[in-house]
Amino acid sequence: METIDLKQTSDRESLLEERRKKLARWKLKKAQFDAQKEKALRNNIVTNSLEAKQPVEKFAVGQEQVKENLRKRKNELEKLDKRTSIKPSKKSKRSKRKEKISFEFDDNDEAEAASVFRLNEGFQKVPEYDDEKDPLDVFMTSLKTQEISSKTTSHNVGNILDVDDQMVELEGAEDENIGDTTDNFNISKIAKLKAKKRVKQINYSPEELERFQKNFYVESEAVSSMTDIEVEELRLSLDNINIKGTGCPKPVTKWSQLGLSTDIMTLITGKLHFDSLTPIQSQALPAIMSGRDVIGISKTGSGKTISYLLPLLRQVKAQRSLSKHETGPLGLILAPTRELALQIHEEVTKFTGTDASIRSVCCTGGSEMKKQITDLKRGAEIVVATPGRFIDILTLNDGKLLSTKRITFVIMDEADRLFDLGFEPQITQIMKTVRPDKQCVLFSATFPNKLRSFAVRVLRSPISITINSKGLVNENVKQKFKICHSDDEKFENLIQIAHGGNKFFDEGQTEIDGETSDLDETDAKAIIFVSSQQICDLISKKLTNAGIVAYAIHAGKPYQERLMNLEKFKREKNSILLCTEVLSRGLNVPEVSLVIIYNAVKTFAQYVHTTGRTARGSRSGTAITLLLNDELSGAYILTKAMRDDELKASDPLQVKELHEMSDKFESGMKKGKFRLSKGFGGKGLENIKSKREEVRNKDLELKKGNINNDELGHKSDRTQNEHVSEPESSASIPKLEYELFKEPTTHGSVIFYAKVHINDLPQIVRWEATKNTTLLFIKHETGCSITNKGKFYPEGKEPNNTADEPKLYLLIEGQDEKDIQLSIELLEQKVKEGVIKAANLSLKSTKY
Ligand SMILES: Nc1ncnc2c1ncn2[C@@H]1O[C@H](COP(=O)(O)OP(=O)(O)OP(=O)(O)O)[C@@H](O)[C@H]1O
Repeated sequence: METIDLKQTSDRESLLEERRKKLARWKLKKAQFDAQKEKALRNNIVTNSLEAKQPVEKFAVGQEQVKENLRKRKNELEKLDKRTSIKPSKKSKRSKRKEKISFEFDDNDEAEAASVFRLNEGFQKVPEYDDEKDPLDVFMTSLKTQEISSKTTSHNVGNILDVDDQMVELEGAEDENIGDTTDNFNISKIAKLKAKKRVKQINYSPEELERFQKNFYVESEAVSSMTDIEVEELRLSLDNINIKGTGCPKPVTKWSQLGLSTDIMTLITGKLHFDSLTPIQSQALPAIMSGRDVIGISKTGSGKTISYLLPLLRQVKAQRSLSKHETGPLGLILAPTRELALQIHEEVTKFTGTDASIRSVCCTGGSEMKKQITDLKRGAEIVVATPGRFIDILTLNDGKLLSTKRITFVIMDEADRLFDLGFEPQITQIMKTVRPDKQCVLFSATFPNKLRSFAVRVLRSPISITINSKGLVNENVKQKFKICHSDDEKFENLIQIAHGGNKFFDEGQTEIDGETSDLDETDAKAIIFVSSQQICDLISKKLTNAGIVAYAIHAGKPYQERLMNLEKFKREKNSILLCTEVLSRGLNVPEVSLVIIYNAVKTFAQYVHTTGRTARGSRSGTAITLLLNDELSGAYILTKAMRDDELKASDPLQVKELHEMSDKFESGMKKGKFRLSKGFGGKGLENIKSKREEVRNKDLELKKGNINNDELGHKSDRTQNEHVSEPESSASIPKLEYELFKEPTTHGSVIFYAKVHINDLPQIVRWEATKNTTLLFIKHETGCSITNKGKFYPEGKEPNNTADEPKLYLLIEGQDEKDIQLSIELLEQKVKEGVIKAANLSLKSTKY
């Protein structure tokens, strides 16, 4: 006889009771979830309705969709309810189908789908039942987890839904097509295709590829005539444009230099009143217009859209028109959010205007697909899309609606966001189906590693253009300025700073402009930069008279004196060095915590170089510019280089005046009245590069030795070799051969001159030696005149007789033998710098 185990019965009862409670709890949760879902769904469906429909109609459609979806879900829930009360031994057909759908999303849309899924969680995702676990528990846990995750990631969900709410659009699309018997789309087929979400691969054989033109850029004469140094300087002035990759065209400064159509020109300058190009436009437009793949890194709102839009329109216009059987597109712009996609689409239509040959369609999630399909069927030269929706459309009707076959231009706007939001798989898929020789452009505000590796895979020998407006000066240098209205006022300020400096140096601090800044407690040195030898001598005297000791060095002083002064400056604590900018190049005295720029710099390169004498390694420092109110270019450079917080911390009246001066210079530049000095380039520009390196890798800085003879403009073979880095050593730089002459003049004085033989030097050395910038620099530094003489004879050729022009040489003339010697020294130095720079450039060009 079977005995009843009372304990077992009561256990079962309590278990059942527990289950009943759980079921009640779950039902409550489900009801809440259902209500939330219904609300979300209503919002989405209402927003997703066709813009073209009247509001009442929209609402009616939305309501119908809500009801239909709710009916479906109710059925599903009833089934689920049943399943929760009996332990299912195997999955039902329905659950299988739903699981398939969820898998499909995971397969194709990864992060995006994962987040989108949350909207429908509880309905779509049927948990796996484990024999050991209570299915209700499993489901509750999954619901809880989903709820938690949807709470914790609500921000993301919001973003993603905003981005490309695929779940809604999937349902919407299916519903939209119900009853559309005339349409080819059959719901089950669409669902199947969407389930697979595989874009049809196209095999492009090189022979079959239709040729298309990418390069539309013809450099204008004004742009061609810019020297490398001018280009470098221009890039610095255009918010510090940094280029990587080879063969980047020079930046342009005028719309007229781009060969745009009259219509576009009228729109840009006449209607939109875009008087000048933004920095990214200046550099990206010629680069993209010449057919190159480009990575453009620039902050938001910097005018990136036009940078790719104008070249895109140009390319599309030159293409064979879409045939009757082709829907396009020719150009594809991918954007992460529907708002951005719409904005871009508006911009496209602004530029295409009434031109019927370029039609643009915007395809994003969250808007009715039917309208997009109808528009696409008519043919679209340009499609602006979010990646998810674009894949949806590509997979429709067996890929017959839209094909990637004729796409020759792909743009990814806000690429960092596209990747942040998990669109990489979709983009990769899209890119795989586009012809391999397409032009591809990627714009972004940042360039994370993920994007970098994608770019490496997809782009073909790209040019990267980075606009780094405030990264010109080492971030550890605090920049200040003082506008003075006379030379006397300026000198007074210098005295104040120097006195204050000396006083505060003793206390480990210095006071500038009434503000106290930290300085090295043990030693805090200062450098005063002046623009010429004469000013250096004059200020030196005036400082001595004012009781301030400043060790002066400039190229005109005898070598021994320079060396001695520099040694004293290094040895003595809280000392001051007074020097010309040129002589301080390469100067590495870590204790320098204050730089005073007494004569406003003329170039960005000079500014970066002079400010770079402080804040060595990981130290910080201050750079103060004393600016006369007519030194407009100096003001322009300062406004570009100073960071916002530095300007904010300055006297508002002074800032106002600085901006006025800068604006005056800028408008003068536009009118051709002013231009930034060509600068002396060479080392200064190399220094910018090393500065950038310095920020990236300060360790390198530590490896550098302290000042040596080379810094004094005196070169011995030993010191030169010590400075030779890898690329430098690969550049062979022969010594310059020269003859020195001394001749009496008719006035009884003596003239010195030298002939420097350059004809037989390697071409690069000859170029460097005869460059205008080199000659101007030497003239400026030494007061000697220097001119190109003779003519070039190729190897093996010589002048036949004395009547023939002599071989190419440089004639240096001066009042003093010392000046001539110095000129030759500086010439050698410039040649060396130029050759090293060229070697570095060619080395870099093979690196990208
Ligand atoms: N050269 C120009 N001069 C004046 N305004 C311009 C110029 N180029 C573009 N703009 C305007 O500046 C604004 C920002 O441009 P745009 O949207 O192209 O920037 P963006 O870098 O793409 O920004 P985001 O990344 O936020 O989309 C727009 O209103 C645009 O019309």
